[in-house]
Amino acid sequence: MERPFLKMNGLGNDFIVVDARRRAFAPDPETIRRLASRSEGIGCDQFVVIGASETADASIRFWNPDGGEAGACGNASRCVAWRLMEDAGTDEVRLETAGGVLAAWRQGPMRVAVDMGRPRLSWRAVPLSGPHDTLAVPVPEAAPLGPATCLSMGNPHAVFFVPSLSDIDVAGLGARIEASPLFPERVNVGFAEVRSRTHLRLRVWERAAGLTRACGSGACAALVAGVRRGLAGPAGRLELDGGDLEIAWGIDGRVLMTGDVEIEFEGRLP
Ligand SMILES: N[C@@H](CCC[C@H](N)C(=O)O)C(=O)O
Repeated sequence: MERPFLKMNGLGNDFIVVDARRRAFAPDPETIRRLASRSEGIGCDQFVVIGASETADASIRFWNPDGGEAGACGNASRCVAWRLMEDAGTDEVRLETAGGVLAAWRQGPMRVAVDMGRPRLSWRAVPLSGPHDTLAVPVPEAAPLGPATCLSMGNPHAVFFVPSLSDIDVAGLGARIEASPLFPERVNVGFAEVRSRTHLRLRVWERAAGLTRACGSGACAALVAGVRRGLAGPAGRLELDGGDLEIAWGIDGRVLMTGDVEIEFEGRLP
């Protein structure tokens, strides 16, 4: 039986979304690689499956285009939340993810906020290959950039603060840093230019997906890193290639992300 899917994106970070709440679907890595391929398949940054949940309104799982599973995906969480709220006619929804249950709510007709939970700041949580103060981690593959601030948003991030993004070879450096032995599970790499304490310009090389137009968990990681480094206030605008996300790191330690979502088209998996 053919499987319907929805193609969605958050600021151009795009997803194939399959609703498997009523009919289970466990795609194998080869199927994901084929469908996610932009030359041979439908093409996407992440493949997303919505499932039934006993603890929340639905569960979600995310896979990268190489077929590997990711623990978090901020933009896909917002897209799925929008779809579920439309279906149920509600303004809020709870999503079970590998990292815990996330609440999401409507902020406009095509605008959704999600509570991404608390960042984890220990070197074991990122994870790094050995003990480091995650505030300033020397990364041999990027020595001229100075140390990275590393953290987990349910997935691993390394954030570099740079004077000017136009001087940065995001793809070249990103690919080398992603593969550094310092990161045993590889890493998502953010390059952030501080425009003001409430405005960061950010480009992200995503683990197993490459350069994307936006990365929601990367935007959360960049704001958290900026606050920890004394470069940013606790709330701000993260300007990505595909548009803006509003990120706030609350006094309860939780990170909220707000931004637009878009539907591209519907189809059936080949
Ligand atoms: N697009 C994402 C992050 C997707 C997962 C990432 N590539 C990883 O492997 O951790 C987002 O919006 O957060």
